[in-house]
Amino acid sequence: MSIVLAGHGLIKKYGSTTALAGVDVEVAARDSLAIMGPSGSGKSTLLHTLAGIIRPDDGQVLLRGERIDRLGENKLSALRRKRFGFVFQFGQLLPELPAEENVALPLMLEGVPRGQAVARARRWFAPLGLDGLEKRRPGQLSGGQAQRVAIARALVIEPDVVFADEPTGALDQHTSEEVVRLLTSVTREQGAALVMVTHDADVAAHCGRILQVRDGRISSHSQYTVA
Ligand SMILES: Nc1ncnc2c1ncn2[C@@H]1O[C@H](COP(=O)(O)OP(=O)(O)OP(=O)(O)O)[C@@H](O)[C@H]1O
Repeated sequence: MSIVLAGHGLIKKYGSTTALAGVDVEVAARDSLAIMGPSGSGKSTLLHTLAGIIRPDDGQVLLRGERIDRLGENKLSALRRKRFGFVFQFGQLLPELPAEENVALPLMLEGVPRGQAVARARRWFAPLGLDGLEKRRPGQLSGGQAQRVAIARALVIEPDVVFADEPTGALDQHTSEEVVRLLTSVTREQGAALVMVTHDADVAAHCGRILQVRDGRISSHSQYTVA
């Protein structure tokens, strides 16, 4: 099992609040990890620290064995654009762009010419059940369709890791189920690891493993067999 992403001894404090109190976590390629826990327990801080958005006060974050938490800001943001995909609670699609251009954006930011980027973006529509919606603007999509476009946008660069922060938080139960099923399966097929924060146990159950975080520490770590 090759570890893609690891956090060792992660500590993060905000004044007198300890958001992470020494967390160790490892994720392998094609592995999916759900981070659960009460409000304020440190879930988002952990996800953002692993994703190189927040720098830990102590500990290390390693991507394929290379330390990333001490990279300069330019290198770190380039690494995030090239190696990580992100899915947020509210898709955060650009409302004025058609779905296919929203998906193509991360490629264009990397300098891929627009025509090529859109052609590559379109390949993700069928696997995500979005055939025929390429030209729709986000306002013309349902919540579940918009999240599937956001998943395509996260995967288009063929990242090492997809980070998802409450990706189904704004969806009803049926749509959540559909979106998380696609998120976990398409991410695995692409060969990436998935790290997801969720409050929803049904959503977490689609992941290979579940971490419970409490007061900035891992309180339990379970292994699930994905159905
Ligand atoms: N930028 C910040 N400044 C000060 N305190 C912060 C900051 N970010 C987080 N915290 C604190 O750190 C702790 C962990 O916050 P975090 O957002 O990681 O929790 P969470 O488990 O994701 O919560 P929720 O489920 O409510 O989103 C909380 O006590 C929070 O108030």
